[in-house]
Amino acid sequence: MTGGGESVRGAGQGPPIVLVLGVSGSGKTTVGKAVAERLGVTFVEGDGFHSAANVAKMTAGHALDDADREPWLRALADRVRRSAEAGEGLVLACSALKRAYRDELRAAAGARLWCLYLALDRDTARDRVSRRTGHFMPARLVDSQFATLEPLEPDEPGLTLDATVGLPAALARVRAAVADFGPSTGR
Ligand SMILES: Nc1ncnc2c1ncn2[C@@H]1O[C@H](COP(=O)(O)OP(=O)(O)O)[C@@H](O)[C@H]1O
Ligand SMILES: O=C(O)[C@H](O)[C@@H](O)[C@H](O)[C@H](O)COP(=O)(O)O
Repeated sequence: MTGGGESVRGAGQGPPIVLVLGVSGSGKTTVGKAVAERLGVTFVEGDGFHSAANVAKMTAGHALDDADREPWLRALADRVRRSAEAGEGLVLACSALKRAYRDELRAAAGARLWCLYLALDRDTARDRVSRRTGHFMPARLVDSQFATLEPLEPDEPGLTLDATVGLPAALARVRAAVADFGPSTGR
């Protein structure tokens, strides 16, 4: 797959700050948790940083706009900055659909942000979201996610991964990218 093409090592010194991004249903939570475990770093679920108003809006079937996302991204940037300043690793699952959103998180992480973009087709995303239980996101918002999506660009350090490959293959691809990491992450 295409992507930033740099290994995690290329993202800078210290444990990685990994942003797992993509549309709803792409597997950010599923893959992100496994990657965090593999790296031995904290997993943070971006959905947990949405305001009650944002969650209510999405639950009611209305897509968020830039203004809705602004305080959410600021809170996530603060969280990322805290880990970067402490020299800690982190895996953040966050849709980060637009380049500008990723730029904000990247600025907070310094050189250490590495993006794992889970690329998924619309039908599979819709199917996964409609089958998922215990989550506020309705499947009818999947189209708006694709309308907003700006895929990972070549100058963004990271990897674009086919989100349908399954967890073992996904982890193998990430493992290849993080293979050169130091002892604290090299399990
Ligand atoms: N590689 C995969 N193959 C099949 N189903 C998957 C895969 N990754 C995730 N899923 C399922 O798709 C749904 C959405 O996954 P989730 O991790 O919640 O995505 P996101 O956090 O991006 O919305 C969940 O029900 C999950 O079990
Ligand atoms: O910016 C947004 O529009 C939301 O953050 C959205 O992208 C996100 O996908 C939902 O919060 C659902 O959460 P999941 O992506 O975990 O399904």
